[in-house]
Amino acid sequence: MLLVIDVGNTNMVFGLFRGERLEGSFRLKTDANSTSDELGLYLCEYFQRFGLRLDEVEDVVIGSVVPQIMYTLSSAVIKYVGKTPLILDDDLDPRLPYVACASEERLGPDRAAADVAAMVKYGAPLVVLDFGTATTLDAISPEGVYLGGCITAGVRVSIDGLFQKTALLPRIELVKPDTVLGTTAVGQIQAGAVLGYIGAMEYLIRRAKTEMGGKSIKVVATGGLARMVADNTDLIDIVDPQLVLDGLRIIYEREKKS
Ligand SMILES: Nc1ncnc2c1ncn2[C@@H]1O[C@H](COP(=O)(O)OP(=O)(O)OP(=O)(O)O)[C@@H](O)[C@H]1O
Ligand SMILES: CC(C)(CO)[C@@H](O)C(=O)NCCC(=O)O
Ligand SMILES: [K+]
Repeated sequence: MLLVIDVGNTNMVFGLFRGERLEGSFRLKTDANSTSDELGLYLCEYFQRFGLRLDEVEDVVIGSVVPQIMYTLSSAVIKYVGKTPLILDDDLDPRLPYVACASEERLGPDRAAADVAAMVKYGAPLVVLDFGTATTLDAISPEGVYLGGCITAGVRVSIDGLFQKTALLPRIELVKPDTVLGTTAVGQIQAGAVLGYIGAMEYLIRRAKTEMGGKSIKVVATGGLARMVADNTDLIDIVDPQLVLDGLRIIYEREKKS
């Protein structure tokens, strides 16, 4: 079995693969104050509960966008799984070629993993969206080259920002209202945040496709709000909740074969 861990800014997702099959997954808060024993014990409990054995784990792959938790998480994996984790970008190369550009900066490993998985599972050219703490959009050429993309705040982040910076506005649930014209503060924020977000996504997808120039570009979305956005627009073709986990697995398998 392969254990992959997608460390996001809000949550860590642990995924267990037997071959290509995702046998199970669970989420823990990304909390830099956790101890390695806390993380390790959650891991043990999960395995026990689902009748899985930690000694069946052959390797552990981590893709992280939160450097502050890596020492603790790696220590937990070493102590409780008995394996030294392979870290995406340090030990494993996502092998995602870039369009020629001046910057040496590279994509966050979560995005690289999602992009690689989307190419393998659905074929380029692609637009890949990830609706996590941040929302990201990536464009992949027909040849599988990363062309560029954009980053914006996730809906939760922007709503929480609004709540924190205003005296009278309430913190709201993310529910999609039927109309833009709300009659309560809650309804109006939902209209602005949720419908506005869907509109923004449609604009970004359309423009990305135009800038890419080609035809038959598939649009794949992952992350917490992918379903909700996809249900309210025709511009998203595929929703795949396990894109990042699959990407971590695929990158690991490629490296192992070579
Ligand atoms: N059914 C839902 N209704 C409302 N909000 C949701 C729902 N499901 C997920 N979300 C929100 O969507 C956002 C993205 O979720 P997702 O699980 O992809 O990312 P995350 O784990 O929070 O972020 P990261 O991967 O950056 O840590 C979160 O802020 C979450 O609160
Ligand atoms: C953009 C986020 C926060 C999305 O999770 C993450 O991928 C990240 O921190 N990336 C670093 C820079 C980049 O992806 O371009
Ligand atoms: K994520």
